[in-house]
Amino acid sequence: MKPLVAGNWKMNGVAASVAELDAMIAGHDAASRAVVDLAICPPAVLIAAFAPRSGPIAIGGQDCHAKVSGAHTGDIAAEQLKDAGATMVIVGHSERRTDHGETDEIVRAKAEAAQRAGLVAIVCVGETEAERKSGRALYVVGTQVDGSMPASATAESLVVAYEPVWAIGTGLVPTAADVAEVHGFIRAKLVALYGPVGESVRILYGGSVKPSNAKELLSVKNVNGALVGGASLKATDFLAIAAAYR
Ligand SMILES: O=C[C@H](O)COP(=O)(O)O
Repeated sequence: MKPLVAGNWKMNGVAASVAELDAMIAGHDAASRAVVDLAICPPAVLIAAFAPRSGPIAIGGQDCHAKVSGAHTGDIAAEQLKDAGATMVIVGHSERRTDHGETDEIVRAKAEAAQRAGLVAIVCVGETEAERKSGRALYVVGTQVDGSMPASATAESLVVAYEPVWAIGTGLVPTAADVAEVHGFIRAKLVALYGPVGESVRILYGGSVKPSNAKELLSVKNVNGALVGGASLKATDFLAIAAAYR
């Protein structure tokens, strides 16, 4: 399967940040496109401006509502993201789960809404530092996978991102052995949920991925790409991470 390196810009970027997208497009040349898929998930207000020029780089949203339309002030439907030019959307990021009280049930509804709209759902799971330290990482991730995944999936409609909360924006990363353990665990869960399709769903690692650690993290078994936060804001860093696949 072709890996995916997706950048989550979070609440960063303005219209002028299109210069970084342009540099990413220029750097994602034929040799790069042959070995890795790239995506950028900018703030929703930039999607319509970014999508028409993004060429080989997919554009995604960072969240969507579970409903198609209605009285939900400030929310954005998956169909609206699609209409603006997005082809994927992140759901269940730990910052959404924490800041907006999103439960597994809500995340699952959002993932299914994304699929119905024709978007790839990137569903995030991951344990907190306290949960890891108390030996409950696999239990927590397993519970999130069981509760957050959509009812059905294909290799094209679902991506899972394992993001240990304690590794996000901290510079801390799990050991390769710990990443392998969790990704292998998620893989087994996906196969149990979806049958053979579960083997072909991409599982991304996210949390302090940088050019300096990308090669080691991305070469771990069952790591099929990365969800990159801070290091996706600069084209040089983002392309250097993608270059781990060259
Ligand atoms: O969605 C991306 C992740 O939260 C990772 O963020 P980070 O690369 O800044 O640690």
